[in-house]
Amino acid sequence: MTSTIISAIHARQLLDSRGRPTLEAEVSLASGDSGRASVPSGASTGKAEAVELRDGGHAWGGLGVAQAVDNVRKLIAPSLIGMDASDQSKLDSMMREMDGTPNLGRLGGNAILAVSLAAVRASAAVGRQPLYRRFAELAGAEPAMPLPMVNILSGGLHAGRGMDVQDFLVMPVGAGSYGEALQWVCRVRDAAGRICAERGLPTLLADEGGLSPGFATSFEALDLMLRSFEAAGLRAGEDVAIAIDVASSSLVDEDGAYVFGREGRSYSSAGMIGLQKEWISRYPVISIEDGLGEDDWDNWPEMTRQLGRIQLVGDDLFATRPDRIRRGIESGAANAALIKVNQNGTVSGTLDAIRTAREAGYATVISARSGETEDDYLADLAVGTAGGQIKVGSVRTSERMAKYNQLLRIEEAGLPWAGTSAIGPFGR
Ligand SMILES: O=C(O)[C@@H](CO)OP(=O)(O)O
Ligand SMILES: [Mg+2]
Repeated sequence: MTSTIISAIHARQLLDSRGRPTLEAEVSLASGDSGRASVPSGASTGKAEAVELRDGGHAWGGLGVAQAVDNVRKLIAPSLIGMDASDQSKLDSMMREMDGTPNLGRLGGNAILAVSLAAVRASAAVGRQPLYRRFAELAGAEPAMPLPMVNILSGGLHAGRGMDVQDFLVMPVGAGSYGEALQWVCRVRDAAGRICAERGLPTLLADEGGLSPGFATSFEALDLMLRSFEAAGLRAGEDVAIAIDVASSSLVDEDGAYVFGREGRSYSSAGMIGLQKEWISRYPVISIEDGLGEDDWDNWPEMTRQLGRIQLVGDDLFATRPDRIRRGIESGAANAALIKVNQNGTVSGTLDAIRTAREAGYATVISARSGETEDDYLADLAVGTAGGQIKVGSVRTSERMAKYNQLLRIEEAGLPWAGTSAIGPFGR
């Protein structure tokens, strides 16, 4: 029997960084090797994402994943046992077919993804390959170290709506290596914490380990970012620049207005574009994610025309779905795609989304979720797909550090550094 034949699949419920249930799967092979992976979970989720199957009821406040675990054990495992784990696209399409719904709502995107990822690990193990090499093989890419985009200040659904905008992030664009980039980011994060403490602002951690100073306006947050760069001894716009995730789908009311509750005002789509124009003209902002909502297809092309000299990333807009990315490319919406494996539901589908974006010249940002586990596959995925950029959250909590530290280990292999070329021609 071929050594890569699947001999067993196991699943269990364990907990993510918010203390909520999530799913882990283990795929064992005839060779005796196995692979294990657990899946993350979002808070500011898009409507077009793969379905995260939750149990409802009383246990775990309705958030249990016992049904998804059962689906792996009783439905997915019997069908996949005997199949070749090295044929990733066959495994993934088999699970999609078994599910039979467009958003994987029957078996659960969480159940399917856990198995899909565990199969990649198992195949890497049998080939004695580092995981990033296996991802590179699947993606047909040359591995490269990604440029991190790191959360410093949090708002929105990650910080009890303490600020209207969800993330203010640092991009160490002038760094010469991943190691240097990470060091600069840590200095900025330290400086931001010190400045908050000095000003009597809260220094407790938000969901992704960022600070949530609770500013009423985005400009106060941007000022704090600049102060932190300076206090860290780094040059704004040259060494480090600012990225923003507006997560604006979570601000939209029933009439399509963007409600900034802390600021006490609403913006039309044109108003949102105007606000972002002001950010870009006054601060070294080089990337804005979800500057408009996931349903605002009519206004994304206009925003892209006006602001497309910087990176405009579609997260909820694209939901890591090749069909939605294609719609964006055809209509001129955004110039980069956020890539989250659990929005898509399978590894093959995620690679397809990356390929679709790249072929059209869209940049990609490989991203974690606000609910994560200590699993570090995301680091290998970003390197293996030469994803260019990686967004994992802040440098404070171990579920995030697991990824940053895995990248430090991988860096020892001497791979090329994506640096600013990852941001694309529209860059700075
Ligand atoms: O909006 C995002 O990009 C992500 C990660 O920061 O958040 P969530 O996982 O809550 O969707
Ligand atoms: Mg986002």
